[in-house]
Amino acid sequence: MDRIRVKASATSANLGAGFDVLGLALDEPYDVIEVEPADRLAIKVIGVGSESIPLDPERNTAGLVAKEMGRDVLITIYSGIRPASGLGSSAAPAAGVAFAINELFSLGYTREELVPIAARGEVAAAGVAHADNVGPCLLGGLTIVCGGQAESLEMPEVGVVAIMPDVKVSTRVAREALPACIPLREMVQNVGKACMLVAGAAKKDPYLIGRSLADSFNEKYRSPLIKGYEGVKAGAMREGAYGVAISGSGPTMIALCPRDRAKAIEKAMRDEFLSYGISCESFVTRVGRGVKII
Ligand SMILES: Nc1ncnc2c1ncn2[C@@H]1O[C@H](COP(=O)(O)OP(=O)(O)O)[C@@H](O)[C@H]1O
Ligand SMILES: N[C@@H](CCOP(=O)(O)O)C(=O)O
Repeated sequence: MDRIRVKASATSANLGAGFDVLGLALDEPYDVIEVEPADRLAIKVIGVGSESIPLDPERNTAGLVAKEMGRDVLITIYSGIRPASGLGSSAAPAAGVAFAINELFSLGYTREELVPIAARGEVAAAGVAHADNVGPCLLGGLTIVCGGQAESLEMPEVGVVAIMPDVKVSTRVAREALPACIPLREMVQNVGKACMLVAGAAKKDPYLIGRSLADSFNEKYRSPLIKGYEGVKAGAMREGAYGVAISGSGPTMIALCPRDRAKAIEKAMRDEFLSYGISCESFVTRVGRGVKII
C-alpha cells in the first residue's frame, strides 16, 4: 500500500460532567486524511478553516502524531470540521493520521492503543494531551478515557443535533475559563452525572443519558461564553430533546433526541440563537462508528 485515505469524523467531548473523560463519536462532519510515505514530514491542508490550521508539523496535531510514530509522510488534510467549534477539529487529523500510519506501515496497534498516541497530538491545539476527542474518533460510539486506557460503549439509536453559533471559542481559551479546583460536593455531583450517563448507555436508556447531560461544571463555567445558551437549551427541551450539552469546549451545543424530533429541535435551537442576533450553522447527524479507510 503506497497511500491511504481515511474518514475521521467530528466528536463531541465531555458530554456534560465527563470532562476530559467522556466523548461521543459523530458521523459527520468529517475530515478526509490522506497519508503517503515521503522523504520528509510535510502537511497540506485544504478546506474548512484551512487558513487557521498550521502547516508546521510541530504546531499541527497530525504532524505531532507522525513525529511520535517516527514516520516521514506527506499528510493531506481535507478539512470538513470547522476549527475552534467544539467538534474535535484538532482531534480528527490526529486520530486519522495515527490510524493511517498504523495501517500504512503495518505497525499492529489496536485502536485502543492508538488513543494515547493520538492524544499527544492535541498538545499542538489545546496545550494538553486530552484524549476525549481522539478516543471517540478512533473507537466510535460513546468512549471513556482514563490514564491512557480507552473503552467504547454502543449508544442507543438517537438523533444528534449540533448547533454551531457564529462565534469562535478555542479550546485553549475555554480551558482557562475553568477553575483549577472545584468543591468536593461539586466533584461528587459531576462523578455521579458521568456514571449515570454511562449507565444510560449500558442500559440503552436515552432518557437517562439525556438527564445526565444537565447541570455539569462544564456547563456552569462555560455556558457564560455562549450568549443565549439557556434559551437555546430550553427551546430544544420544549421540542422533545432527551438532553442538551456544550459540545467539547464549545461554542457548539448538541442535543440528543428521538430521530423524528431532530429537525424540529434544530429549528427551535437556531431560532433561539437568532432571537439573540446570533446566526448559526447546524446539522442533524447520528452517533459515529469511528475512523475508517475509504
Ligand atoms: N490538524 C489540525 N486541525 C485543526 N486545528 C488544528 C490542527 N492542528 C492545530 N490546530 C489548531 O487548533 C485549533 C482548533 O483547536 P480547538 O480550539 O481545540 O478546536 P476544536 O474545538 O474544534 O477541537 C485551530 O484553530 C488550529 O489553530
Ligand atoms: N475536554 C476538552 C474537550 C475539548 O473538545 P473540543 O472539541 O472543543 O476540542 C475540553 O473541554 O477542554
